[in-house]
Amino acid sequence: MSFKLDNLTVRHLAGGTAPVLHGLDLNVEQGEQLALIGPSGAGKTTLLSTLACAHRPAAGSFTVFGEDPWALSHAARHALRARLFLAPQTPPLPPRQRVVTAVLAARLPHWSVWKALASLFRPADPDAAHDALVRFGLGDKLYARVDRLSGGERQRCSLARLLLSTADAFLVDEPISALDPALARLTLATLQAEAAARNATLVCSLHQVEMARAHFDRLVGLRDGRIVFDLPRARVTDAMIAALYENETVLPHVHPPHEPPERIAVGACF
Ligand SMILES: Nc1ncnc2c1ncn2[C@@H]1O[C@H](COP(=O)(O)OP(=O)(O)OP(=O)(O)O)[C@@H](O)[C@H]1O
Repeated sequence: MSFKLDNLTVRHLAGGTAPVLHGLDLNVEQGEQLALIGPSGAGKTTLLSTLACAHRPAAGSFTVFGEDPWALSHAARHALRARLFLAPQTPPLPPRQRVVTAVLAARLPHWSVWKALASLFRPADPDAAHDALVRFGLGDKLYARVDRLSGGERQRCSLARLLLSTADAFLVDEPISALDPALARLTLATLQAEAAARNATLVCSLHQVEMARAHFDRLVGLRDGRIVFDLPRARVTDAMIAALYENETVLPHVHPPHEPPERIAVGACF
């Protein structure tokens, strides 16, 4: 079992704030692949970072690979986190770094300090970085600077790190949000093939519901911090999807009569 959540509640700030995730029950077996879907603000990112042991739950029980990460020593929790790869939607890549260095950073936990330092000047295994980039359609970017990549290229550069990691679970937040349809399919196919090849668990949040339905056997629908359904895709109906996203369309903003539109426009810039 990769993840087991029983009646889990998560808040963003300790103390008085309202829970972001309420009483979640979720079991994810090792090697399972599932898509997390739901409207903006539903709690998908919070759930992924909770699974990655980046958020300490406020209540309920939570185990990762059979262990409660928050009952472990700091060192043991650190070791457990090394088995989890969290790919955030906006990857925090050092801007002036070369792509090759950014991708090889996935190997840092396994290198001595000297090897890591030397790799900054002469990349230790550029072929491995290149192979990983090729699988995400970025083979020509090996020596590009990270801050000269497009948003979608940065996202895939971060995912290429995943291929060089030794993680047993991939927690991936909206990996295709900045990609065209062909690259989106390639990216999901690469993630899923890698997870299957090493029997890693894949939990992937997606805004593209049709992609989630096409690519994942299990769909978890989240809304207002609660699991609305957790079903094999064949049992997820259009009506369930419509209910999940109901009332989520953006309403046109109506200016209050006493406030001139110009003032609102200026404020909106900041
Ligand atoms: N750092 C934070 N501090 C306080 N509240 C937060 C923080 N991050 C997110 N939230 C709140 O938690 C709720 C869930 O946010 P989360 O980012 O997990 O949702 P999401 O489903 O991933 O949304 P999206 O699809 O827009 O990325 C939202 O109400 C959000 O405002």
